[in-house]
Amino acid sequence: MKIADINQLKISTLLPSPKGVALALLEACRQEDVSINEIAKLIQTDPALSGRVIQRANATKQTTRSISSIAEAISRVGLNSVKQLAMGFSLIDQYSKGPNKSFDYQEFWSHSLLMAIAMQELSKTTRVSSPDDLFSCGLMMRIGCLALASIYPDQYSELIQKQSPDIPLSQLEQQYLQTDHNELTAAMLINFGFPTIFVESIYYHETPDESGFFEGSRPYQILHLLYLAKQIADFALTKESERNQRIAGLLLLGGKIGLDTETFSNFIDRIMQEWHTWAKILKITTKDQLPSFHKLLSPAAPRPENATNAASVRILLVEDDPTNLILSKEILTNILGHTVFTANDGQQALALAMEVLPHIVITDWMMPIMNGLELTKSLRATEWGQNLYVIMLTSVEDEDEVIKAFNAGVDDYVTKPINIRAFRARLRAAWHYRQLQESWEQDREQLKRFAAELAVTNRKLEYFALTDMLTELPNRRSGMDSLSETWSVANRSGQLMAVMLIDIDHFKTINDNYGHSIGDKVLKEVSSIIRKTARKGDTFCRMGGEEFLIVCQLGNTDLKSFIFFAERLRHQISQQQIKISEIHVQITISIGVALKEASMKNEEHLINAADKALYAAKNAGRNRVYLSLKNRLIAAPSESNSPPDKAQ
Ligand SMILES: Nc1nc2c(ncn2[C@@H]2O[C@H](COP(=O)(O)OP(=O)(O)OP(=O)(O)O)[C@@H](O)[C@H]2O)c(=O)[nH]1
Repeated sequence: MKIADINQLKISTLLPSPKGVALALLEACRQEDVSINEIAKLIQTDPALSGRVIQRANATKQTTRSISSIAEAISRVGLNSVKQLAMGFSLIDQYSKGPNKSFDYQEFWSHSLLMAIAMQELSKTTRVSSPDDLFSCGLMMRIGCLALASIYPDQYSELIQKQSPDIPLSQLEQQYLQTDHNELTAAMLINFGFPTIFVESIYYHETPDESGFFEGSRPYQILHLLYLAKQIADFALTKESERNQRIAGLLLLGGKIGLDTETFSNFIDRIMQEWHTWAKILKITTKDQLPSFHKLLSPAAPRPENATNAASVRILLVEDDPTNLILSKEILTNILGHTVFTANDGQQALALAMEVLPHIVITDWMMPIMNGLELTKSLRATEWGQNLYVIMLTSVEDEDEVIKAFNAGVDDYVTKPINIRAFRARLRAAWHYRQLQESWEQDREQLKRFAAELAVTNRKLEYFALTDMLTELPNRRSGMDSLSETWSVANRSGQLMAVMLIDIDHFKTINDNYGHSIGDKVLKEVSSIIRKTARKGDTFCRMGGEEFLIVCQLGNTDLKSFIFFAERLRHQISQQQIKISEIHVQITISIGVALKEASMKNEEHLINAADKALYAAKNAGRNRVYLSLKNRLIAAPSESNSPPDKAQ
């Protein structure tokens, strides 16, 4: 991560920096012994800022009682979050307008606010950090752009115009300004006291693949949420004509975090609603309400290039008067170029219609045997007749009669004698209706195919999102989900649960001695042993590196057998030679076991206890099992006396 030299830039005094209360706040928070009351007092001196912070604190907490004071907001949301929020809101106030005439300050904040709200909503689905912290990250993640617009008013607008999908803004900034908005954002956020984990993730939000963050790690997760939040904000603010092209990409990103199409659509609609609410509070302009995401997924408008040619339009002409029949047929075939079938009465027409399946039926009203109205009703009674376009030929333009015709299912009427211009116009409408129908049917087919493909992709993505690619074991995220589930079940049922953390001893030595690819194969082998040895009902995962977790819901008397299981696993691995080509590698593992205890508030405490036990096993010489029980660390009884530290 490359951070801009903020001290040098400060000389220009043009860098956006909090003024007034927010500046005092920033300085107060830098003192180690600052009290909540002092911070509260500072914020209270600015009533508008106080109002927003309180509103914000009330927005994300599910509580029946509203917060009404800053002190309460701080104790509920946390000092850090309140400080970050106050900073963000105060910057919006100060920089809703600025010196750069061609920089759209309102659009900048509108986009930032969208990212903030997207992050807040994402925090609810992923729980990677608190909604307030992620809200602030979203709000401030492009503050470097605002800085560059303030420092270089003329040049920066040109760069914004010049950017394209092939030449990103940051590349132009580096080329012409020798820094870029990500470097500046990072520098400013560090100066504002943002935690490093957020700053690092924000720095790579446009190029997540360059971060090198370990898959599944917290910075990795935050970074991918930031990336998605930006895509959502770009989508909402992009031109309407370009919006459809972004939908598939967004759905795939949603799939990556486990949101199916329906959930994701609701999620986007919620963000848009919140965006409008918050924009009003902060006096930021937004675009008109976006159509709901569900609506955007529905069939697209028909495409003119799908137009059917005139000859392919099959018309059934029904007329009992031979002169009129010849005349109308002449107009339809020779002048308008359609393919025409004729019948002399309704009954004949019905039989012919079933045979030729016309697109349009033009029928006289008064006819012997079956009149035009009866024919229309009969056609509408069939499934294929629903989509027909029916034009009634009538000699009188009586309003009651016309209504009767429409009630029978007629789409339009033409009065006799036929006026060619009017007839042509009516047929054009009928033809257009036909085209609409065709493209709608095509779009529906396409959409069905797309939905099927998406379902497969989502399933694949879900697999990738929850699986460790090297060992094909469930990954940390999946393991943490299983752990939470088992924890909740244990809470409800009162049953015992336990976990074991398994760590390969001196794994670094294996990499150093045999190379990384042999190290990888050892990890795969150990994973396969864990998979085979795990008992029915146990869940397991690779936590990362050379560490694995097994979670177990115990019966009431089962702790002993869980410890024996750990001991058996340790013993088995220590006895087994792992053969990779010509190389024989012998390894040992250390295991920390912990039992869920009444004093533990959540699953994190359980993992911490297992971690302490694992640490004790390592300290005691490795290749052994330790148990954490009521804050004591106890060596588990060993079935073998194999010497420690085999891999050394
Ligand atoms: N081959 C390979 N190595 C990995 C992978 N992930 C982490 N490592 C390596 O695992 C090693 C872990 O080393 P340490 O944390 O020092 O632990 P250790 O050598 O096992 O020593 P103790 O745990 O104290 O017994 C590091 O060298 C990492 O580079 C991986 O996916 N493949």
